[in-house]
Amino acid sequence: MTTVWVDAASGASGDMLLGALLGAGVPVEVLQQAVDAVSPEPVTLRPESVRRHALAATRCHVEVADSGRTPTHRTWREVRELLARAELAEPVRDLATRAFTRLAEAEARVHGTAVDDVHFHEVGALDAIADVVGVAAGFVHLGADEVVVSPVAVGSGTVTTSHGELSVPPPAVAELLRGVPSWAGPASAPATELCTPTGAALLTTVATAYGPQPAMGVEQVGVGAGGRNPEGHANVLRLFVGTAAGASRAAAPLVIETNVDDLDPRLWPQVVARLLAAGASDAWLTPIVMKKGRPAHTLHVLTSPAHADAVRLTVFRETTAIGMREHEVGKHALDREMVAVEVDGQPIAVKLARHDGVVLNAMPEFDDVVRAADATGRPVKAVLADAVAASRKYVD
Ligand SMILES: O=C([S-])c1cc(C(=O)S)c[n+]([C@@H]2O[C@H](COP(=O)(O)O)[C@@H](O)[C@H]2O)c1
Ligand code: NI
Repeated sequence: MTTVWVDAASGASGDMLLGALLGAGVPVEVLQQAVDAVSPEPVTLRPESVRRHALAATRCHVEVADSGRTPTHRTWREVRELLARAELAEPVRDLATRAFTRLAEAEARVHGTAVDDVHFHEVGALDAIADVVGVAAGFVHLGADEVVVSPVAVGSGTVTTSHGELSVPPPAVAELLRGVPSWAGPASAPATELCTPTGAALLTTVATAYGPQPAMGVEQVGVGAGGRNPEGHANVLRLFVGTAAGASRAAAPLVIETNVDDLDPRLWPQVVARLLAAGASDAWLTPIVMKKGRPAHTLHVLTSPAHADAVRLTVFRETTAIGMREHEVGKHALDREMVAVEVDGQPIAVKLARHDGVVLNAMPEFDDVVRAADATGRPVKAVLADAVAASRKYVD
C-alpha cells in the first residue's frame, strides 16, 4: 500500500506541490501531458534545481506564454468545461475537478457570489489550471492509497492581493482549511502568506487523513521549492512516498446522524448545502416523530474520515444539535466521468456512471439545465428533456 506524507510545516502552494512531486520522481512529462490536455494556451512546466535556505529543492516554474491580449476572465464554469472535455485519465480529471470545485466554492462563499460566476484572471486561470491538473496527475501517478497531511503552516502578517491587503490567512485559505489542523508556522518563517488558496484546495482534496508522519517505509522524499527564498527559513514543502508499515487499512466512510426537533425548518436547505461545502459526500433528512410526539428530523451525513471533523463542526454550528452519533459504513460506487453536451448552444455538463467500463447512467447536471433554460427563456422541463436526449448517445 503506497502511503504519502505531506510535510506542509512551511506552507503549501500549487508550484511547491509540483516541485515536490518532481523531486519524488514523478516524470515532468506526466505532469506536462495532463496540463497540455486541459490548458487552452501553451503552459510549460520547467523544473529547476534550487536551494532554499540550506536545502536543495526542486522548483517547478509554470510558464504561461504571453498571449499579447488584454487579460480576460475565465469563470469556474468555463474551467469546469475545459476539464470535462479534456483527454485526461479519469482519476486525474476527477481529482482535478474536485480540487477546483473546492477552490471555486471557497471563493464564492467568501465573496458572497454564485459559484459558477467565480472568475480568475486570464494568467491566474492558466496558472491555477496547470497547478491543479499537474498536481492531480502527479498524485495519480504515485498511486497513493493514503495521503496524510501534516498541520498546515498558513503564515502571518498580511499579503497583497487583487482584493488589496489581506490578513493572513487570506479568506479563501481560512475557508478551505476549516476543520483541518493549521497554524501560523515556524518562528523562523517570514510574516507573510505561506499557504495559498490553490495549495489549500489541493492539500484538502488529496488528504485522506491529517497528522504527523505515519509508520511507513520511506522510499522517496521530494522537496518542492516556493518562489521566495527568505533568510533563515527553508521555504519548501516535502513529500514522503513509501509503503505503509503494518496492516493499516484505508479508513471507512462514516455516517453521522442527529435528531433535531427545535430548528427553524427554513434553515434545513442551507444546513445541507453547508455540509456538502464542508466536504460531506452526501447529506439528507428524514422526518421522524420524537419523544412527547414532537415532529422532528434526523439529519444524516455521509463523509470520509478526512472530512469528518469539518462535518461535525458544521452540524454543531449550523443546527441546534448538541450531540451526534456515528458509525462506519461500507460503500460501493460506480466510476464517474464528466462530459458535456450542448442544448441551444448552451453547454450542459453530464455525469456518466460506469460499471466495468460500461456506461449505465448519463445524467445532465440540473444546475446547468436551469442556467441554460434561463439563458434561452425556454421551460426548464423542455431543456431537461433535450439534455437527457443529447446524453443518451453516451449510454452503452
Ligand atoms: O483573486 C482572488 S479572488 C484571490 C482571493 C483570495 C482570497 O483569499 S479570497 C486570495 N488571493 C491571493 O492570490 C494569490 C494567488 O493565490 P493562488 O492560490 O492562485 O496561488 C495569493 O496570494 C492569494 O492569497 C486571490
Ligand atoms: Ni478571492
